[in-house]
Amino acid sequence: MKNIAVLGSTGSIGTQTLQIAGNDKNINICALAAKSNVKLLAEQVRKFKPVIACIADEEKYSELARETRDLSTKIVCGADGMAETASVKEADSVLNSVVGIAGLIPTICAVKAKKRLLLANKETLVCAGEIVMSLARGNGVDVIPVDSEHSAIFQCLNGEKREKIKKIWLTASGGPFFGKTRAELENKTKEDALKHPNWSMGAKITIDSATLMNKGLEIIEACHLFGVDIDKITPVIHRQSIVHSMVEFCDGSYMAQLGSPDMRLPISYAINYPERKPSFADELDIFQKSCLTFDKPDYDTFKCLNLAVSAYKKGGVLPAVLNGANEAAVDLFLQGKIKFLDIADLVENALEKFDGGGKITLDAVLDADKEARKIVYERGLSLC
Ligand SMILES: NC(=O)C1=CN([C@@H]2O[C@H](COP(=O)(O)OP(=O)(O)OC[C@H]3O[C@@H](n4cnc5c(N)ncnc54)[C@H](OP(=O)(O)O)[C@@H]3O)[C@@H](O)[C@H]2O)C=CC1
Ligand SMILES: CC(=O)[C@@H](O)[C@H](O)COP(=O)(O)O
Ligand SMILES: [Mn+2]
Repeated sequence: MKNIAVLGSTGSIGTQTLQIAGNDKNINICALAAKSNVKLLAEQVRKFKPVIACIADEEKYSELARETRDLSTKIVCGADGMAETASVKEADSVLNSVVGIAGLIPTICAVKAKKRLLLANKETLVCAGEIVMSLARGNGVDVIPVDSEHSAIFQCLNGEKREKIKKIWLTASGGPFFGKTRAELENKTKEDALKHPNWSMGAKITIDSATLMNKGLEIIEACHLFGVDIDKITPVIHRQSIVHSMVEFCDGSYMAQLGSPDMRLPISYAINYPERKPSFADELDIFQKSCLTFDKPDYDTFKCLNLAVSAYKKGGVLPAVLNGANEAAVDLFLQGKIKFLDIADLVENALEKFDGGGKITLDAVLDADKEARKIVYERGLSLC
């Protein structure tokens, strides 16, 4: 039996995880957590009967408690509740699919409690990759990626030696605005940006795909997960999202993992690793995919890519600043308060206010995140 805690259970990854769990008698969902979607969380509690469920928004606690009062699930809330849920003794694994830096402390709690970490929340590694990975090593915890590209790389590296990697080719769909000029992006709306060509995902990551910040975050995520130098990671636009990433080795071999663009595949792989089981993902019909294309990204138009690489190279709290500024800018864009191109400009402006280098502590990361958001909200609101 696999005993899994799902954090972010009401989101895109969380609901797909529960779909897999609902079809597998050998998976026991022992904990659930969400931010404020009481209706769906209550339904999930009723169906999966976890020992604990957390609603992060404290104001929603009594509503969730009322909705589930006939059940034996312990209902908790707030930051302490998230910590308790992430470290619940019944869980062997924690699947973290919270969006944003809100996933960081729950990740740390899960690792300290020695849970196997099934990680979708890439922002955890972007902001505090060194802290989290060294804590995982110290606690003997495996970190299994859920992000599709990183799951692909993880599968390609199975049994291989890190020092034999020549290059990691990180595939990117290019998002809804592939091939567009800056002038054409000027008036793109949130509705335009939310139309991802291949994947159905939460709003924040979908906007990140449109700006290519998602690929910037994923480059940093890959550095931490695989201990590879950033100069060995090259993003490549692959419009079909069938090749989920490739590893090129020193002998000239390329290993790639292919599949339909369906997150149930990497989620199932992470849950069942090192086994493989049917994932209920859409089947890939290779005869329907006669053409797989690979293009260079347009770094001038989509400047978030270089902002992310430069923040990582300068180090210290800069990746946390990049992430916090981006979360705030995406929030403003989704509220209709700034334009699409303002997202990258606001992130760039916030990064200019901080120095890189220095020792990374959790407090420094959290402070930098807070400060970066403040800068972006102040400047962003002055634009509207
Ligand atoms: N969706 C995808 O296909 C992929 C996603 N990822 C990564 O996975 C993560 C989740 O993405 P996705 O599922 O799309 O996001 P969604 O927005 O669909 O879901 C986010 C989940 O996190 C919960 N949440 C948000 N804020 C908090 C908080 N402060 N405390 C506790 N829970 C919180 C939400 O609860 P509520 O519903 O109550 O707001 C919801 O359950 C992101 O880091 C993303 O980058 C990676 C690869 C693919
Ligand atoms: C499904 C997944 O892993 C996402 O991170 C996806 O890759 C986003 O698409 P882009 O390649 O457009 O960023
Ligand atoms: Mn991805």
